[in-house]
Amino acid sequence: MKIEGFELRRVGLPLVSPFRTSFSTQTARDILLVKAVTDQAEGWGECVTLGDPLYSPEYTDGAADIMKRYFIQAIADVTDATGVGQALHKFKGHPMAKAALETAVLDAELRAEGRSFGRELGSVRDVVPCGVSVGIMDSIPELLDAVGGYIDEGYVRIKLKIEPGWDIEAVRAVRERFGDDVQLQVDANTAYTLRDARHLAKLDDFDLLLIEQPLEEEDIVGHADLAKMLKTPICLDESVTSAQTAAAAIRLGATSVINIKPGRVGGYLEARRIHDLAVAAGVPVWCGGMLESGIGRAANIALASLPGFTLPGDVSSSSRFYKTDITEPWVMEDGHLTVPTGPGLGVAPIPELLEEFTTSVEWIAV
Ligand SMILES: CC(=O)N[C@@H](Cc1ccc2ccccc2c1)C(=O)O
Ligand SMILES: [Mg+2]
Repeated sequence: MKIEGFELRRVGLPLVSPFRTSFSTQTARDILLVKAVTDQAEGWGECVTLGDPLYSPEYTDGAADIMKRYFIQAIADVTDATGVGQALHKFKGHPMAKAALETAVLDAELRAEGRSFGRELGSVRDVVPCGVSVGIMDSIPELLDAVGGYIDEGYVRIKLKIEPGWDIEAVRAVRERFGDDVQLQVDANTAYTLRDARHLAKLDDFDLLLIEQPLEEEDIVGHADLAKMLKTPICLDESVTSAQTAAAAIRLGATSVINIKPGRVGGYLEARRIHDLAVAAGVPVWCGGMLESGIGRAANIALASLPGFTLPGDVSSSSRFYKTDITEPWVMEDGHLTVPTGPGLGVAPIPELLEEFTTSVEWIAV
């Protein structure tokens, strides 16, 4: 397979409702889509950076810049996805930009060979259970309405965003309203410090599946200390940027569950390596979400069907975040989404919708 060039496309999708976390409130998603054009097929990748470096150090304009300035020329002569990882390894950081390029090349490679993402990654399931991430709200009644709606839709796991001032009361209200059987977890997006340990220990009363990333990304040792003070399992997200940091966090007792996000770790091949080492260590994993369009969502659903993904992921219907998706919408059925089986990602953008939401297109020939 010979790469002819990459199309970098910005797509603006409004969110159906504001999504508030401890680090920002988002009302729209500015997506960088990458299309790899090769002599045998075209492939798609979605860069999951936010517009601003608030979740992680990367941001969308920076990702587009480093692709144009360094990465695309560095992978001009690669012939498959593993070649992308090797060619980009010398560049420090920027996992989300690297992941988007690797995914686009992998999609082209698999479409050319007629193999699906699921088959390539090691899928063992035809459907995956859907969890949903619920933002911080202006009031408890508003939160309970939102959670009730998602439970009625059939989501099998509820995740509540928390921050200091919006944590114990919110969780207690959901438990009191919806009972003890709802699978419930929280995500702090690094909003606490070890000084909050006694406060966070109050969450142990609510039988949560996990508490996600309570402390700052760099504080692996702090998470290991905190794990000794809480009953609730700690799950890392922002801290796990590679298989190496995943192995270190497990070894140090900093995490007993891992949220795997392919963009955050540099791609789906690294995501599979983390899955494999977590399974070997007896650590359950689940697939995180970055409000992907139907393109990134397709790849995440395939990843979530690997055997070690034993907890429901942030793998929701397209309608959780978007009124209109740029692919056929992903629609949950009986709390599950069907793993795509077509070549590559198994989906492609719908041209008319892609045009409607495109804000810029650039062609970079190699
Ligand atoms: C589904 C979920 O909670 N995702 C991330 C946080 C997050 C929050 C807000 C976002 C806004 C735009 C793009 C990505 C975003 C990711 C998380 O697990 O920590
Ligand atoms: Mg998270």
